[in-house]
Amino acid sequence: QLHTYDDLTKVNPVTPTTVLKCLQARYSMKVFYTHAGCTLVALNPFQPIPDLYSLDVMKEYHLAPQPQEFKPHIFIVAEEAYRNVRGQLEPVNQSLVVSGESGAGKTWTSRCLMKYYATVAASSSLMKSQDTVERIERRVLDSNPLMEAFGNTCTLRNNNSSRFGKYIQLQLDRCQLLVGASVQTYLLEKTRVSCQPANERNFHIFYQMMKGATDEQRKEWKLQHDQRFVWLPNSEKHVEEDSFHETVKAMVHLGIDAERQRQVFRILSGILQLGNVSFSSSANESQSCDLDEQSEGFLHRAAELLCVSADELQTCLRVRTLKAGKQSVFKPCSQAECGVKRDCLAKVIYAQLFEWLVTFINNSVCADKSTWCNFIGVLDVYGFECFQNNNLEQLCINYANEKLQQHFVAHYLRAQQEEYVSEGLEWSFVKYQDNQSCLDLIEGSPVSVFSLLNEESRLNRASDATTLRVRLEKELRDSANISWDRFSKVPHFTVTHYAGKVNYQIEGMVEKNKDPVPPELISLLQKSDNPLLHQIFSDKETENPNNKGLSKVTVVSKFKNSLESLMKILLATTPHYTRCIKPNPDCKPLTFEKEEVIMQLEACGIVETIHISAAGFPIRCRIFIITHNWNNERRAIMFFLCLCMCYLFEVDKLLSVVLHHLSCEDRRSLVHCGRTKVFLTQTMVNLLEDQRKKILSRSAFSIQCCWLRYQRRRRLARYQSATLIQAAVRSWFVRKEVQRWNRAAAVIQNTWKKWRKSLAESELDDAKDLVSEDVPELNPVVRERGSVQLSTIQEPVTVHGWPMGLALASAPSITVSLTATGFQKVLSAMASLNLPSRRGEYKVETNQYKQGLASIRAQPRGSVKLHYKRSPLLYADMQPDLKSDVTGFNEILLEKTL
Ligand SMILES: Nc1ncnc2c1ncn2[C@@H]1O[C@H](COP(=O)(O)OP(=O)(O)OP(=O)(O)O)[C@@H](O)[C@H]1O
Repeated sequence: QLHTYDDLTKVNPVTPTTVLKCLQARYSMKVFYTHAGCTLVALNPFQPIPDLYSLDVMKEYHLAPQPQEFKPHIFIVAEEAYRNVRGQLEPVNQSLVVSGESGAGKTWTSRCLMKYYATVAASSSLMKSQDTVERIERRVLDSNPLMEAFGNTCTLRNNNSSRFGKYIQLQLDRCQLLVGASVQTYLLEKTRVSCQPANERNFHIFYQMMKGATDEQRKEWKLQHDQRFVWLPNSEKHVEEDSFHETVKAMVHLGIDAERQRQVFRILSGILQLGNVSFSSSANESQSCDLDEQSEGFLHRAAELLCVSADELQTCLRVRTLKAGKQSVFKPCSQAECGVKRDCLAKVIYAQLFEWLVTFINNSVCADKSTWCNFIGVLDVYGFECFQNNNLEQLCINYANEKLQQHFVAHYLRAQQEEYVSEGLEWSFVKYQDNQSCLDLIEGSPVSVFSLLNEESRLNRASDATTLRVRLEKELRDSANISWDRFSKVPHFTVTHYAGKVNYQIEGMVEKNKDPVPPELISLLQKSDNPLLHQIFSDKETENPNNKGLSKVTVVSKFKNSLESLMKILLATTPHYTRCIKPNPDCKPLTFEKEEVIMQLEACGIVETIHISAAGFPIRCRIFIITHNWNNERRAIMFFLCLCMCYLFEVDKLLSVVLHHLSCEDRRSLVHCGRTKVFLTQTMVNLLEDQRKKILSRSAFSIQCCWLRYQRRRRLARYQSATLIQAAVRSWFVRKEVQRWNRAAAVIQNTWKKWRKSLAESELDDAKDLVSEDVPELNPVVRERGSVQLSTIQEPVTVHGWPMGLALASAPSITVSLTATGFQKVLSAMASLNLPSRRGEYKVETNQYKQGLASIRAQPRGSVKLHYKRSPLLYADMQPDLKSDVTGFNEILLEKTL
């Protein structure tokens, strides 16, 4: 049965093994998504799954009154975020954090999310000109293939591996329609341009050009058919992403004109030619190295394509310019130095070209600030990395993951625990692995790995691995997160990350951190006649070689700064987490390798996440208060809870289960009463869920039974109890799918009919509006039409909120056009419930009707304020959010938070 658990918090006990088993069982049943408390786990099927992401499925999730009740899917996350924006709940802006190791499916997931919003948040053709609308959505989507062509590559782990991190903000206007986007990228792995790991490739774009260009283009870019390029290894390998046509199409859509494209491809071709330039060793140090025999042609072609002087290019690569006071001194480079300068030139050109491309995309898709008001951000970052050899890149990547993990834990726990405190719950705080000490080690002040690395980088001498290692050992010895293998000959340090230990080699780290670009290279590029090259280097400082050209800010400082801005954004948004898991290392379809998965589960701390989720209260029913003295009415509340449960799980037997729990001191911890909410622990929910399953088959539902028992216990007015039942229904409704409504409605009606007999005539009048008999008729209408015009519903149906709630809940979109009398009835029904003597004193002002927004104020001598302000789609939460501050009553409110 393990595969039926669509939330890992239901697995008992929660251990890596049980979680693994559950995921495996689901994977074998081709179920790829599973909730893990507040996180979604996505297993990569490594093969297209028909109809998993189709337009129909998107619509289904988008239109569902309760998408959470559907099978776990990435669209649930997408929809939840979207509804949060619609509901304008603070923080309104959303962030979808997608993480996982290379090949786990982050880019795929991000693409799915973007497609989802481009579909569901597309402006309707009626509202705006079709043309503009289509263009913006398409442009946003087209930014993907373009960025992937330049920033993705084929690695051993993934044929389409992103070598940069990105945060895409999808901008939504007042009506939650997609009007633009902006992209922020992080740490492109530019070393790949000049140095590709064994059996891996360069960035896709180079292969696309080689394979997809026309003869004419090849001629212009000086790419001969039979030409082999050193920087294009494994070009015989075919990958799906080698589609030049797609890239050019995306360029056109994004507004890169033919001339600009020409400039871009000439630059890229120039880089390739540069890669074939090599140097011979010089006879003595005072002489510069010569070009290898075959290199002349390549150098000339490179110069021609980059539109710089071939002589100057050669000099720049072979001679170093040093500044001695005001004088410039020229020093010949060694063979190795020449190679380093060539690589450096290629890297800086490519990195700047990528930056230009991102800026261009932003200019093309970013909406004017005045047109958008909220955003949904999609963060696709590199997952935790641990290779045989780990360098500065891995340190940065793992540091980013530490930051995200900290944010995840802090956000999730803080949000939960703060709520428990404010509700006055006795709550023993959940302990979690705090990775602050690791972050202090990496980025802390005054002394940390980064600070020492920066200090070393600023010294004007060649980097020395041993010196750095000694400094690290001496100055960071007190940190528990760093260690050294004293027997290792290679200078390194080991960091204990939350996801495991990683050895970082120190050799080359300082140099990578400096990332120096000799100023003469920048000057050369500034003189280029290629307008694009000239433009992207025109604002770079080079005048003073002591400025060190582009390298003033070290790599780690730059990365730390950009990460800090990202964290600020994340902190100011409502986050949603998706953990992508790669089920096998070879990207084989539908193959689940336990060892591979368990490592990832541990690395992303999923078991801990489940523990946190399970220890908290997954269900909080905010209930409305019906008495003046809430504290003394706890038992009433408890009973209300029982009623909720009855409705929730459709069986009266549950009532006794719940009561049993409540009466038993040691089990009381399963249900907690807060100030305004009732909290159920996961255990409680599981238990009820079990019970429900067990007795569902013989569910002789009998609300009367509850009613009678209740009457015996409490002598509350009947209509108050009826309200309780309604609230219970609402609560149930929050939890359960609309389809089951009919059944509950029927039960209520039967109950009502029976009660009616026993009610006095006057009471009947008062209570009549409380239970609508029209509901079953209404329901098919709602379901059939998909939306409902409230004004078309007969008055009694709109009375007192809950049938109206039904309509809203069932309808994916709705036009709220209540008549004043409709609200008058709502109000008077409420008044009749709680303040019978004041009935009729209420005046209703219906001053504002908009789609999804109605604000109605009732002011009986200034004492009542009733807001109905809720976007219908947010009604997924089933919150009619009827607030009242009626004198003498704390609050009348029904809300469900999951
Ligand atoms: N939901 C899915 N359905 C079908 N195939 C998928 C799915 N998710 C991922 N894949 C396949 O797995 C491959 C790797 O996914 P993706 O490129 O998204 O990984 P990634 O986590 O972004 O990796 P990297 O960090 O290297 O960029 C995709 O090219 C695709 O073929």
